[in-house]
Amino acid sequence: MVCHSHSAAFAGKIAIRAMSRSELNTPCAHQRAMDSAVRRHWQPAASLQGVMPAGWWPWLSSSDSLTQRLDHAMRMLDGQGLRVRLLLQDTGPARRDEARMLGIAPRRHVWRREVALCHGDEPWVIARSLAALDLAHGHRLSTLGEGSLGHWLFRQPDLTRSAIDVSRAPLRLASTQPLARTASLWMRRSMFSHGRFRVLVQEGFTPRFQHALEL
Ligand SMILES: C=C(O[C@@H]1C=C(C(=O)O)C=C[C@H]1O)C(=O)O
Repeated sequence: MVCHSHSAAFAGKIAIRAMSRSELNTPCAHQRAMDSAVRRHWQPAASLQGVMPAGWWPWLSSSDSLTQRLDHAMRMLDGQGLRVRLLLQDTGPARRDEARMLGIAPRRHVWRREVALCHGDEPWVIARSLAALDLAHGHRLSTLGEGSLGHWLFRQPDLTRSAIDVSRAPLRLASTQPLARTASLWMRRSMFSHGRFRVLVQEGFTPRFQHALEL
């Protein structure tokens, strides 16, 4: 494994626990400590520039449409575009951190949508999006099916997007479909607003994605 030291860029941004002498002597101990510090917490993407591997940076920090970026990268590989696989679309409980982001009580039921963004059969990104029920129904999002939520969102002229947070924790999906068990290496979250409608979009980038783009 190649080990780069990012200690200068990292300093002051994330608290690293004190490392013992034996840990410091193992190869890449510093890198591992940084990785685990990033893993435990959501971090603003902007604070991780120069810390995360360079190839990942545009994918995790860009605020334009991920659907479009992925579709473009897939077509460059073999001419085959992105396919949205719908894994779940229902109403169900939001998790505690999700409810906080949406400004609703914990465990309140919300509109939930989970998808895999695939190249052929290979999931590059898995995603879980949530919106408060009263507002979601007004927008008839249940008719989206295997159309892209991003495609719909980025057509809204008043669309705004919050800052993007990044974490190394894997994105957990509620769907019981086999594709929903796909592991993810990095995830990010951000809130889109269009009028009073707000949707929390969380995206997990998979080992397939890393392999295909040689990141
Ligand atoms: C938010 C976007 O939409 C993408 C499309 C999704 C869907 O169809 O459910 C989910 C997550 C996103 O990656 C985007 O393109 O940026």
